[in-house]
Order: sequence, then structure tokens, then C-alpha cells
Amino acid sequence: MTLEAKNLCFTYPCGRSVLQNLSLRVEGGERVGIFAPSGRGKTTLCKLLAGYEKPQSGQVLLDGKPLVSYRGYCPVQLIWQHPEQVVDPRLTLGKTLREAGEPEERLVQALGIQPEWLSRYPAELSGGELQRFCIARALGPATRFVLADELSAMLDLATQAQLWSFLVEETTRRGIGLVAVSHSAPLLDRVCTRRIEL
Ligand SMILES: Nc1ncnc2c1ncn2[C@@H]1O[C@H](COP(=O)(O)OP(=O)(O)OP(=O)(O)O)[C@@H](O)[C@H]1O
Repeated sequence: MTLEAKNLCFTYPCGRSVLQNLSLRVEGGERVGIFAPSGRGKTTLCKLLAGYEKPQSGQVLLDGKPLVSYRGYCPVQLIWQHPEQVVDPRLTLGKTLREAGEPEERLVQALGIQPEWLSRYPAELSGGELQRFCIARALGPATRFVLADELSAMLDLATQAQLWSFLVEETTRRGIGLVAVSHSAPLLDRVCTRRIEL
């Protein structure tokens, strides 16, 4: 499969123009690092690639078809920088995990998700623990591309290394394309097959 951004232009309603004519092509199984200083538009690009925002002009295509024409579970999944902002605080983590269907036990174990966390609420877990649930939720059976937006910025080095090596192994095994966003060029060079600068 191919994920393609074609000539994307995006301006927020306040008039802040963030992306001008941006094009990008990612193949299944490829790992592309996106490197840019703060405020350049990395998160905005991820939101466009996952269909959370619509460009004023240009298109996001999945295998040549507009992403907006895919119904149901989106094959392009975004792992957000701040997991606490993208989980429902009123749901237990067990329910959060099942939002994308029954999770594979293998994934739950590989991510180090502890059984006793499942009955807790998001506010009762650390950021790193919560991010593991968001990663598992993003890796449903129909996922073809994963966008990882600074997913490890708030984690200690050992946890960062563990989560990245899991993501590399899992995406390689399933031929999933990965777009990784970071301020750290060394991290992207370790994780990705190529790196681009915005
Ligand atoms: N909802 C919004 N409304 C208006 N402007 C916004 C909105 N979200 C982001 N911006 C602005 O758009 C620009 C790009 O933001 P974005 O979050 O995409 O950058 P980024 O490269 O991911 O930054 P960082 O590395 O700090 O996370 C910034 O100048 C930001 O202030």
C-alpha cells in the first residue's frame, strides 16, 4: 500500500498558514522520519495524513484513493504526542483498549500492559503506561500506516527504546508503513529507513 500527500496546503481558521504545497509518499513497510523545529507543522501534517483535518487544497491518497473515501476503521492511525488528551477519561483502560476491537494478546504482552491496569481510569496511569494503550489501540488488524507524533517525548530512555523497538518490529512484521515525528535526528536515524526535513 502507498500513503501519499499531494500538494497539501493548510491554513488554520485563525489565518495561520502552516503547510504550502507539501508532497510526501510513503510505501508500506517503509519508515519515514519527519524532522523539523517546533511549530513548523509536523503535528498538523500528521492530522492531515490521518484525516483529522482537511487541506484547503491538495489530497491525501491511500493506494491512489482519497483517504476520505475509506469508511469505518481508518487504515491510517495516529499515535498522538499526549495520550491523556486522546482517551476518554470516563472509560476504563480495558474499554479504551477494546475501542478498536478485541486486542491481540500478543500485542498487549509485548507492550508490557499489566492486567491490573485494565480496570483503572486514564488519570490513574502514568503517561508512559497510557501511551502503551494508545499504541495497542492504533495497531488494529486493518491498520496499514502508523503515524507516531513525538510518541516518546515524555518518557525515560529505557521506555523510549522499548516502545520504538516494539514499533519497528511490529510494523516490519506486518508490512505497515511508519511515519515518525521527532525533534531528535539521532532517534529518527536509528528508527527510520529515511528522514525528511519539513
Ligand atoms: N488549532 C490551531 N489553531 C491555530 N493555529 C494552530 C493550531 N494548531 C497549531 N497551530 C499553529 O500551527 C503551527 C504548526 O503547529 P504544529 O503543532 O503542527 O507544529 P509542530 O511542528 O508539530 O510543533 P511542535 O514540534 O512544537 O509539536 C504553529 O505555529 C501553531 O501555533
